[in-house]
Amino acid sequence: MRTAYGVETVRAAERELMARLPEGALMQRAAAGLAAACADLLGKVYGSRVVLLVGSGDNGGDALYAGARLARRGAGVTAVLLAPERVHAGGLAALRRAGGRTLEAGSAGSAGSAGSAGSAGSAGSAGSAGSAGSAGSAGSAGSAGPAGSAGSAGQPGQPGQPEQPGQLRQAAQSGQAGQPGELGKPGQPGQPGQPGQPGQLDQAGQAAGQPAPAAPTEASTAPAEAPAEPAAPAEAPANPSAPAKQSTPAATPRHDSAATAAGITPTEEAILRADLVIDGIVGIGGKGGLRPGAAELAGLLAESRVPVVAVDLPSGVDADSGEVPGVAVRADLTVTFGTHKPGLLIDPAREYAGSVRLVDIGLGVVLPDEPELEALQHADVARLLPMPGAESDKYRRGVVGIAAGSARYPGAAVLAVSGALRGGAGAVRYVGPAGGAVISRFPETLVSDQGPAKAGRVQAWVVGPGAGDDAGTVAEVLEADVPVLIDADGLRLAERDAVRRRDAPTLMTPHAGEAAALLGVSREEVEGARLKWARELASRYRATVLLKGSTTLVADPGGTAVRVNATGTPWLATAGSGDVLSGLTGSLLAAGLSALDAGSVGAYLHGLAGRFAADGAPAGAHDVADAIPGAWRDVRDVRDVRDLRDARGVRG
Ligand SMILES: NC(=O)C1=CN([C@@H]2O[C@H](COP(=O)(O)OP(=O)(O)OC[C@H]3O[C@@H](n4cnc5c(N)ncnc54)[C@H](O)[C@@H]3O)[C@@H](O)[C@H]2O)[C@@H](O)CC1
Ligand SMILES: Nc1ncnc2c1ncn2[C@@H]1O[C@H](COP(=O)(O)OP(=O)(O)O)[C@@H](O)[C@H]1O
Ligand SMILES: [K+]
Repeated sequence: MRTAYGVETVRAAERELMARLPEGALMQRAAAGLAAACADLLGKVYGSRVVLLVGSGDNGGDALYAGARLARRGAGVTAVLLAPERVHAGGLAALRRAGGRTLEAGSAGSAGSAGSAGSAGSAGSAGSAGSAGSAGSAGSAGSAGPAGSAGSAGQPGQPGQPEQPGQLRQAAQSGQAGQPGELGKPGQPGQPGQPGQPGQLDQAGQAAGQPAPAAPTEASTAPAEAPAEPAAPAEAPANPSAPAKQSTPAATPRHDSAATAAGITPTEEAILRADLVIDGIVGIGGKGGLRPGAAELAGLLAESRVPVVAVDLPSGVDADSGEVPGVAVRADLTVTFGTHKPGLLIDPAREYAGSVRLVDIGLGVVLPDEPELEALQHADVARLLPMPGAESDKYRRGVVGIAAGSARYPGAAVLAVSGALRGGAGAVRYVGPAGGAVISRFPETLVSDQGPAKAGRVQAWVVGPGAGDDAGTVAEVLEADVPVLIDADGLRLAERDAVRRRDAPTLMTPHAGEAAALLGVSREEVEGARLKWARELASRYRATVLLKGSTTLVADPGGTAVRVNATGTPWLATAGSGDVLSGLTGSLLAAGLSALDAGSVGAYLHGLAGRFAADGAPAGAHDVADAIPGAWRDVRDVRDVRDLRDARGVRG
């Protein structure tokens, strides 16, 4: 089981753990894991160019200590400080000791000033561009994209601001072309790490897109600082013509003249030339959307397409809910500490996180048993799958009733039955007007021409797919004293009080649009805050809710841990695939799983089946149903291996 804990829980656990450890130990563990992940991504640390975006909290501290480790291994590390006066002092000192440079990004509050993003230590003054030697061209400060975009927030219509996203990158490249000798690392001319060489970006991007490797062992065992390696000849000596107000003498970007000649600021140039950017702007301390200074850096990153590793969380996403309240950093890889945070597993934030790598900082021993969010994995699902035993017969395995379809939508009935036949129940009973279509496709179905109450005993009902306006059938099913799954039209037709007063479990399976209609909010609101609305719907209807979509969540009404499904694929966004899911999940209910387990196991198998069916090409809902047995076998294979290992006494 993969688990995620919210910010308050994480903070309490961290406090408890920190009290048992030497000061700073947790941050060193975090930084060691972060540096190791970055090194993996870079492939070759020595000679690489790394930029740290450093906010005012401990998230920035992690970035600085990790940067120090990378600098010791020979990377040229530049820290862009968003709030120099509040930067993590220990981290900054460590970076400087390791030979790292700093630039000031200007305070967040001064984002509107022309030079803030590229102030290069000149306190964000409008004159910074000029002070960096840009021939006094005020326009040049604004002509660089993100600096301009920061400026554009405060100074709309400022002349010289770029309209073309590619302009900034082009400018950096032209600067590079002008002074090729300066740009390559000493001793590494033409190294494929130079910006603008697609190979490098692709390579790093691919690495980030691969499944995250296991957490590095050094995450918990690394010494406070990595053993000093000979510091790289990170960058050329300070540019003598650079402004005196650099935060450190060594911090003077040696590309100033090239950069400013190209009309971009040192911060922009550093980012555009980086092999990797580490986002330490804000972590679990983030509140609301990114503030302007930070937002403009996020915009710059998006434009630069440089690989980004987020520290703990992509800055700007909500750790607890997965909401993205404004601009946020889009990362290729997120290195998170101690535990996943709910936002890393729920869209829209999940999409901003890229691959997620969990670094063990020893938090597990102090985290409570019950997480806020949990995701089943193969072994968990394998344990929950209903398997027939020697004494099983079709009735003992459970009979699922499908009350679905209409003259207008007979296909929904067929698809729901196709899912139900693959869900583990011993028999599928069908009631509704599409019996002919169902029986011709699935002759094993027990078709009844009576209503649900007279159709014969079932252990669970599915009601609603393609049901049209048949409110009577929905009401009849809700009277049954067995678990009921309500989907599609059934959700609209079900009386809320009739659902609330049921004693047997109820599982509702809306997509965002259906949930929005039930909640009286917009679809966008539901998609922007899935966790909140899934919980809210569960509470209002006193039912378990499976909210479908790019992230599928299953929430019980009691406020216990919500399940998030990790197997889905956008290929499932095809007409009728929800009908397959409801049949499959209803069958699991009939086989005896709780509503929470049936919903999360159903979503898991359905997602896996969707992947198998599509395999990179469009698939129809019936293909998804056909792929369900393959998904079962895939899940079971893991259990078979475990059983074998258990039988042999193999541990781990
Ligand atoms: N507490 C611990 O034991 C550990 C914490 N660690 C790191 O510490 C982080 C939390 O550190 P902090 O509590 O200092 O908080 P953060 O560093 O996440 O953020 C706090 C700072 O960000 C600013 N900020 C808040 N919202 C912002 C926004 N929307 N836009 C721009 N700036 C914003 C605040 O003014 C504050 O200065 C974790 O995410 C993790 O990276 C790790 O070092 C592991 C150990
Ligand atoms: N972008 C997406 N990524 C992953 N899964 C998706 C996405 N969009 C839809 N799905 C899944 O596809 C299925 C569609 O169900 P539903 O919306 O009820 O469609 P229908 O009513 O046509 O059957 C659900 O299981 C849902 O979770
Ligand atoms: K971050």
